[in-house]
Amino acid sequence: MTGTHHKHAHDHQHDHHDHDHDHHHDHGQHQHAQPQACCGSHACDSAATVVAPRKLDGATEQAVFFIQKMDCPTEEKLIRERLANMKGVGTLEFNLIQRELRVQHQLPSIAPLVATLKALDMLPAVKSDSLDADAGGDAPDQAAAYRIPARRWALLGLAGVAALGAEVLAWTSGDERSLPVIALALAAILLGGLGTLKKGWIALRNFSLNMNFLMSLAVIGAAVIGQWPEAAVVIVLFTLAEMIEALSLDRARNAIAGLMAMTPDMATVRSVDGSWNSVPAASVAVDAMVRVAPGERVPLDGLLVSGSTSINQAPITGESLPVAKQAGDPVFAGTINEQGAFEMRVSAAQADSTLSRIVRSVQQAQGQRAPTQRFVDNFARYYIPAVVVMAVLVALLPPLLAGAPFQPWLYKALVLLVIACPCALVISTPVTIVSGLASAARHGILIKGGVYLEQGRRLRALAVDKTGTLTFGKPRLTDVVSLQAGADQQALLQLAVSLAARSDHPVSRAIAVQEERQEERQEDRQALEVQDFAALAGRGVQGRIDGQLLHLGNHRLVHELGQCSPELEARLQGFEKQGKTTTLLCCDGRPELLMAVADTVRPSSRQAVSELQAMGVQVVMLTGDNSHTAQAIAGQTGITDVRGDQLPQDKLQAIEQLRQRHGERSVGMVGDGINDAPALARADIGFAMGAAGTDTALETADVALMDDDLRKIADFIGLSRQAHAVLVQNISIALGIKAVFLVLALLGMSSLWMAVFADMGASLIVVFNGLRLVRGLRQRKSAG
Ligand SMILES: Nc1ncnc2c1ncn2[C@@H]1O[C@H](COP(=O)(O)OP(=O)(O)OP(=O)(O)O)[C@@H](O)[C@H]1O
Ligand SMILES: [Cu+]
Repeated sequence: MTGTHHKHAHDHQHDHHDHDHDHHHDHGQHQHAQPQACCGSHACDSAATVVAPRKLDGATEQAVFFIQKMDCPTEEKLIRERLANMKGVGTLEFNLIQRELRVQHQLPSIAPLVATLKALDMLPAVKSDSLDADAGGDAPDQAAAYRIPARRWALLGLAGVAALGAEVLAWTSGDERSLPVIALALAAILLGGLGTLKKGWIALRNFSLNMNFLMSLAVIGAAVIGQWPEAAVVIVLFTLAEMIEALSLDRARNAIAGLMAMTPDMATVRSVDGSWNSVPAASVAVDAMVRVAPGERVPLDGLLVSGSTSINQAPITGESLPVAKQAGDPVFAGTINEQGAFEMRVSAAQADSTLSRIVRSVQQAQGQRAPTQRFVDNFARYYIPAVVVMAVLVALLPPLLAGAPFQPWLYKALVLLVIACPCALVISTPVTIVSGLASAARHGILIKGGVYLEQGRRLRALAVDKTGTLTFGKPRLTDVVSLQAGADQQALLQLAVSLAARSDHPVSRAIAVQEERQEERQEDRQALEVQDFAALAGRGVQGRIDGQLLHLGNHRLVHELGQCSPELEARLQGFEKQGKTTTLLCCDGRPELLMAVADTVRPSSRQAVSELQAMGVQVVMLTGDNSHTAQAIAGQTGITDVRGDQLPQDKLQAIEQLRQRHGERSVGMVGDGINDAPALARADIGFAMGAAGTDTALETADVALMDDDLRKIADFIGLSRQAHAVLVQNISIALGIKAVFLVLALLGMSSLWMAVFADMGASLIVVFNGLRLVRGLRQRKSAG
């Protein structure tokens, strides 16, 4: 079957049902059923290389450490090298920005892990240990732990003064090796650089070429050849650079933590005796009753029970337009209650609230390495040794082969060592990715990994389904027509309603619900008992009432039952051309009743489609609804590529076709519903909408939009493009500066401190460039 665009030919040849599909589930349960199996699809090519060394068979324990000193890839490398070789240690997950290390292991206790980390001078604090439920007590208050103690700043200040003094003294006296100069320089090195020297020594002992080692070598080398003031300035600048870098990483971390800071600490809870008490939100149990006053933030997720209000849900959806809430509506922790007071029933503990899950998800996402990060890490692996070898050659060859003077070339070699330091390069990528992820999360776009942030820009085609995505997904019954003369329309409608009431499909709901409202005929409106009920995927439902077999469904169903006719088709088309979905009730081998339901197109859909098209993304509508209706709705949204009558496997094929046409990694899909699940899984990026209310969407989609605004996909692609641009800029800046100084060094035109300065400058530039992404998205003015 190639013709996915199902055009209804009059020979009534529906080729779809040749396929043997066994959908026994009620097709109407609109669930997000994307397969969980992670590595089946595109999602995981990243994770495998990240984590690492070895997969352990059988059950593993998990320990999480907070390692205050681990804020640079250098430390990560050191730890990885040591732990990966330990027996019984499995995957290691590093999160530099949170300074967290997660270890899967099969050790009897975590003592050896702690000992190894301590030997590396890493001072681990145990955050959690699956072997010991009580562990975690010694984890420090993190905010405080990230802060750089004032003492360090003071020491660095003193070191700076001493270094400057040495420089000035050497300059004025013209003697770089006088005792006072050496004394001052030594003081500067000890005050400012002891940490670096210590780390360098540890690296040396572990045979790890890292930048602490390189810097230590450069400083010691400079001292050895008598360049004392220079050695002092270099180490002070380097330490300063590290501290500033740590500060800027804080900014990235705060972008995530800031998301969480929006939930109030206290909640007003009703106690057993009926009085209201203020208690810590973290201690409130599910099902507790909580009261929220006007102007307050909602403390927990829950269902509104009494009162009504309007709530600014921007913290979740990024959309600051107030949303009206009544009894039965969900409310979310962290959102702002603008008007009325209300009472709510708590539906999730604080740690499980939607906002908490968003934050957790962002934190997890940034722990996974994006493609660029992997490229950079690989690059760094070869870059450092290469430059070090070059430095050795530069130090040795000219003096040995050409009899050049020893000292200038040794000096050049030291400059090369400084240049070998890849920190700017390595740090720039995670900062950029985290900033992008955090910015997206703030605007109600939850990206499940740096991979997607990087790949969004490649999307060339976006498949969307109709119901609930382009439309509100709440169709209403508009027309009821008896097809046989003299039939009792009300009796037939009652049969239809009884069948429809058994299904969750939006079309069935429209038929069932509409009828409930006609209260004047309430007496005989009771739903009749249905036996042998079955849902027919992509078609409708069937069941027995009073022993009579009834079918309720679309044209395809009537057709397959062999009960269609040209006159009927003409009537159906009349409604379909208006964008209405037609449903027929068939009894005794005849269609008896025609019902048309109409759904409303979301106002934002049209703008979303045109924004996407302007970005060069082809928008394709894939719907299970019939082609005429699909065409009519597409017309209202500006979509030109429409495919109706799509069964699940047709949607899947359509995605495959698009991937063939546009290439790998180029096809996204938005959808919900079981009929979308296979296609969603096949798409390179699967989007879910309206994720705030549903658990599964949050978990299974690659990118979850917290509300129903399709324009967020255009925002996402825009952000991805921006992130890519920043990544490329950063890598170019970092490598460019290195290249320039490499040449300058060889020409003898760069001094040590210039090289360090350049390195520091490069780090700062790339970090701040990356942080720009925190403001990558602008707020939408209105839902449109
Ligand atoms: N339970 C049902 N009750 C009534 N009609 C149904 C039912 N299930 C399917 N149909 C009919 O089959 C058509 C296709 O259904 P399907 O669930 O595949 O697509 P959909 O979810 O309605 O559309 P979309 O793909 O745009 O989300 C519907 O438009 C409807 O006419
Ligand atoms: Cu037909």
